Amino acid sequence: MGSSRGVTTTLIFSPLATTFLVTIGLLLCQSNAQLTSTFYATTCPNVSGIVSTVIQQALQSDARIGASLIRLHFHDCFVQGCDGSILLTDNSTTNIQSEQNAAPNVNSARGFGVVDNIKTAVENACPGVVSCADILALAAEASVSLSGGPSWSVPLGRRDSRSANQGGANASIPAPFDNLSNLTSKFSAVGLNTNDLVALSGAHTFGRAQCRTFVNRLYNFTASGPDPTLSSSYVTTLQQTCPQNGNGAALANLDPTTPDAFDNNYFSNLQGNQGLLQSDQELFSANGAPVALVNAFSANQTAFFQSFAQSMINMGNISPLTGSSGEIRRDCKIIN
Ligand code: HEM
Ligand SMILES: [Ca+2]
Ligand SMILES: [Ca+2]
Repeated sequence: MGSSRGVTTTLIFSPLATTFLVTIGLLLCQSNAQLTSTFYATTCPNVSGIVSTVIQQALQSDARIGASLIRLHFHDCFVQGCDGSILLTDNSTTNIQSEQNAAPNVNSARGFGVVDNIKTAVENACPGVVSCADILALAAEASVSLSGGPSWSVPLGRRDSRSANQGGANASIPAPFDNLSNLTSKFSAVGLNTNDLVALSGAHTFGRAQCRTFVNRLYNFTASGPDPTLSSSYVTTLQQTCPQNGNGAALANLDPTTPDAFDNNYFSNLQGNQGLLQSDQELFSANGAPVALVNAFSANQTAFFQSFAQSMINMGNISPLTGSSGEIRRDCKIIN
C-alpha cells in the first residue's frame, strides 16, 4: 500500500521508464509498419509530383483517365489488399492468372498504360524504390484533386504482391446489380463501414459505365417496365444510348450533370432518381443508414470531400504488405 519509498522510486524512474516504453513502442510500430505519408521523403521526395505530372499529360487526350485510375486502386485494394495485384498480367511461367481477366475487370478496367508511364517516370527519378501499389494510391489522389476534388496526403510504404487472385476479384468486388445488403457486406468484409460505402460511391461523380452494367434497368426490369427507382425522363435518355439488344459496350456518363468534374452532384443525382447503376440508386432508394448520408453529402460538398478523403485513406489501408513482405516490382505487370 503506497509507502513513501515506493512513490519516490516511481517518480525517479518514471522518465526513464517512459523513454524505454516509447522506444519499444516505436520499434514495435516499425516492425508492425503503419503506412506513413513521409515514407519516400528521403528516397523519392518528388514522387507525388511525378505521378501528378504524368496524369496531367494523360488527361490532355483522355478526360476519363482520372476516373479509370482511381477505380484501379479500388479494385486493387478489395482483392488481397492494396498490393498492386491487379496490375499483374496473365503469365504461365510465373503462374499468374490475372485479376484483369476477372469478370469485374475484363473489358472494363483501364488505365494500365498510364500506370506503366508513371512507373517509368518514377523509376527514372528513383530506381527500385517506389512500389506499384503506392503508385496506384498516389494516382488515385492526383486524379481526384486534378478533377476539382479534395487533396489529401497519401499514406505510403505499401509493397507489391508476388501473386494475383482472380477468384478473389470475382468474389469480392461489388457488382452493379448488388443490393444494399450485398454492398454493405462486401465493404464490411474488407473493414469498411457504411460511411465509407456512401462516401466512396461518390467517386461515381466522374467516369463512364457501359450499357451492359445498367441496361437491365431500362426495359423489362419489372413486369411493368423500367426500374421504378429510375427517373422516367432519365430512362428515356438512357434508352437512346442503350437500345434493347444494342451494343453493351456503349458508354454513358456515371454523372449526367458534371461528367468529368469531381463534385457532390452524384448525391443530388440520387435524390433525383438519377443514379445510373442499381448499386448507386440503392443508397438512396433502399431503406437504411445511407439515405441520411446521401442527404448530408448532397447538402454540403465540404462534408463530402472530408469524408471522401478519410475513406480513401481507410480503403488504402486494407492489408498492405510492408517491411520485408512482398517486393518493389521493377515492372508493374510482372513479378521480379
Ligand atoms: C459501391 C460499389 C461499386 C460498384 C458496384 C461499382 C461498379 C462500377 C461499375 C459497374 C462501373 C462501370 C464499369 C464499366 O462499365 O466498364 C464503375 C465505374 C467506375 N467506378 Fe465504381 N463501383 C463501386 C464503387 C466504386 C468505388 C469505391 C470507387 C472509387 C473510390 C469507384 C470508382 C469508379 C469510377 C471512377 C468509375 C468510372 C471508371 C472509368 O470511367 O473508367 N467505384 N463502377
Ligand atoms: Ca490487391
Ligand atoms: Ca461530377
